Amino acid sequence: MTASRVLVVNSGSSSVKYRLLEMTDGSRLASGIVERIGERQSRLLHFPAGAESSDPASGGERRERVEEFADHGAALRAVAEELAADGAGLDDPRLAAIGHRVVHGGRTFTGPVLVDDSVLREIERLIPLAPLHNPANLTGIVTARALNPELPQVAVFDTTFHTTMPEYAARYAIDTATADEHRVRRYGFHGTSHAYVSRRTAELLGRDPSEVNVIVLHLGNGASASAVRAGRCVDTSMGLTPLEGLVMGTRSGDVDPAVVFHLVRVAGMSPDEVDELLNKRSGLVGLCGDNDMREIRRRVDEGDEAAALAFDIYIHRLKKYIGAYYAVLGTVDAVAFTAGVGENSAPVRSAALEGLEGLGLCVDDGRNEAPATGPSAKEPRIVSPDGARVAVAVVPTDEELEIAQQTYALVSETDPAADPAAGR
Ligand SMILES: Nc1ncnc2c1ncn2[C@@H]1O[C@H](COP(=O)(O)OP(=O)(O)O)[C@@H](O)[C@H]1O
Ligand SMILES: CC(=O)OP(=O)(O)O
Ligand SMILES: [Mg+2]
Repeated sequence: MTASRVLVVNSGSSSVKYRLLEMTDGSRLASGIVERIGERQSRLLHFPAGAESSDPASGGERRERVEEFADHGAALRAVAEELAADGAGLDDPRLAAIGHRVVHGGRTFTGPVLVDDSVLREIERLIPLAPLHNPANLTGIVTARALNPELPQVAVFDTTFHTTMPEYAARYAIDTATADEHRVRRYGFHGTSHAYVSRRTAELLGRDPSEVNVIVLHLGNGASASAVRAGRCVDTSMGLTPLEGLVMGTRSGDVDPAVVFHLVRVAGMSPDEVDELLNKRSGLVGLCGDNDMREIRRRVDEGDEAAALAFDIYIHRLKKYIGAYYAVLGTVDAVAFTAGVGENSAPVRSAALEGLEGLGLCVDDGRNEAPATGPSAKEPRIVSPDGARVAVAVVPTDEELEIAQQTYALVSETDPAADPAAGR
């Protein structure tokens, strides 16, 4: 039997998202999420084939478990049990591999890799650069390996797509010896999303990725922008860690680094407290108490001043990055909005491009505001007017599909039993 299925595991700091895919047609066989890992009441939500994971109302067949999952290992073992209950456990011969999202791959990993002991050691060595993410990613891989030692495990890194950045974009202007000794440079994240969305945008324009320049705006809870020239990343807004750049749900994005010294020296905060402030109590939530863009827009519409200022700061930062990457690229074929906010918030898209007509950038209000519902909501679409100099696009991201495709391509190369044509 040909093994043509891939399980994708995306371990976040306190959650695990997963999806089982059939690579011959890219279909979803199961998916789910384990949330609040490490808390008393963790929750596992499992959606077998047919139950639509993105729509809670259609959860007829979904299964829920509320119990304590002490760590990512316990969570993944519970996921394996749910999959086994569907007749598709980790020992299923139809399973070709597990693809794991790993947030930080440093400069070591310029593509997906088959996990062995040396890969695990390297992911561990990179923990100081991604203390919230890499430990969870590592536990996920180690647990999956223990559950089925024969099954290939593939690591797909958030940083890979950005390894093509030129040195002048990747380096900070600080003492070279210090930077080199401590690996201080800009790595960039959300790479699988930027890769997927820039490619899909080229397809939407009916052109080859090598022919187009795209600014990708990944606006989820974490948010980042990237400048993609001819299919290769030339700049991105996240840096050493996922803190730099845009205003995010709970992260500040760019601040003067002296803010940190000030808070340590004058406010008496410890480095860990400042870290927590900038990563978890800043961004939209720090400015107005909410990090969900739907709630913020509702408050803006009711005349709430704190929400209006938070929205304006978010948009101002976004606009600055659009301008910067326009200048970096010189010629721009498309601006692509993606992730939770980018795909769903028409006010964010129109405000971010307001006043940029001189750069050939604007939205068509009717197209921008047309609600995307049903299966077509996941289809990329153009929201700029016909004949616009730069296309503005809404391109739903699919990090899980991208990870699955990279995983399957890699194991197909190494395992002649798998069909290399499938899933592409
Ligand atoms: N209909 C919507 N309108 C505006 N914003 C939305 C909508 N749906 C989701 N969002 C925003 O998307 C965010 C989540 O984005 P997502 O890409 O799923 O984030 P992540 O993967 O980083 O958790 C929410 O916090 C919310 O701000
Ligand atoms: C790297 C990163 O910021 O990821 P997320 O948006 O999933 O938090
Ligand atoms: Mg995300």
